[in-house]
Amino acid sequence: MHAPRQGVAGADVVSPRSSGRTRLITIRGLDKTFGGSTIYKDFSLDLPQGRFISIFGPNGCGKSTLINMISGLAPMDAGEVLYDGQTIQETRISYVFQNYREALFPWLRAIDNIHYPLKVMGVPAAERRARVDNLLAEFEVKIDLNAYPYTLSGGQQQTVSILRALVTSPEVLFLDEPFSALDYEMTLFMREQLQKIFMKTRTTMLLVSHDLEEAIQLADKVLLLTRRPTRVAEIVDVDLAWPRTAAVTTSERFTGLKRHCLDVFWRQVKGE
Ligand SMILES: Nc1ncnc2c1ncn2[C@@H]1O[C@H](COP(=O)(O)OP(=O)(O)OP(=O)(O)O)[C@@H](O)[C@H]1O
Repeated sequence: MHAPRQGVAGADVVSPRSSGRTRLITIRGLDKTFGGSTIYKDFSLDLPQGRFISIFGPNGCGKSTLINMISGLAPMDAGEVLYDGQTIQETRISYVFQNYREALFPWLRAIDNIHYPLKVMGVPAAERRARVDNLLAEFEVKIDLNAYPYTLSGGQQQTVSILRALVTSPEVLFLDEPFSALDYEMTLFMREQLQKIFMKTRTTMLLVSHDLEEAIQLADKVLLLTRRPTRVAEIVDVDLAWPRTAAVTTSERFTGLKRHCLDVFWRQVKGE
């Protein structure tokens, strides 16, 4: 039996795909405690697949912990996460970390970093080359991929990390503040790149962001979390056209969405 549903607003806002079947990530009865402090208690939620979902909430509410648990990086104390009914082990996922400097292998050239996951999966060299070539052609990468990561700029390194994450054609891509260590110009550029990737692949994206504008700009839905013990405060539908250009992010609708999310956020921070 599943744990009682709580904060399952996502369940009624997802729209069925053309197959007639809604693809979902289902999180049920999730518990997590760190050293006596409860982060999640009986947390349940449905998230639609094939959508871009941003996660935003008060500091320390457990945004990273949530994606770490549902991606299988961190253990949960209790609960179940299924991807269209499949376990995480049966699902192809990838993860992009904030600290690209620590995430890329410094002894491997950029191109070998991108090949690496396929190598681990045992994909034969010729097929590996073909898959990487296709990926690079698709995204018109303009980086010297024969360079070692430390010779590349921060944005270039994070682009390599994202390409490495995409090379396995993941069904779900987790991104934990992927651009927060980049300068503003590079951040804007990377948001554009990520949108292009999403529009092309429609991979389910789960992004943790500290930046509300970014969270809204990139998302179909913004998952707003409460203070601890953490629940869903609200799931906000971002009904803006793709791509989210400067015209879109300066529109009245965008400002209205931002104001609404901020209201919910401040109510949580102030404990109202
Ligand atoms: N491995 C761990 N051991 C002990 N406590 C932890 C661990 N990981 C996270 N925590 C604590 O759990 C809480 C939630 O952490 P988490 O990083 O998930 O929050 P967050 O919402 O992503 O935080 P931030 O807004 O600061 O990025 C924090 O109080 C954090 O200190």
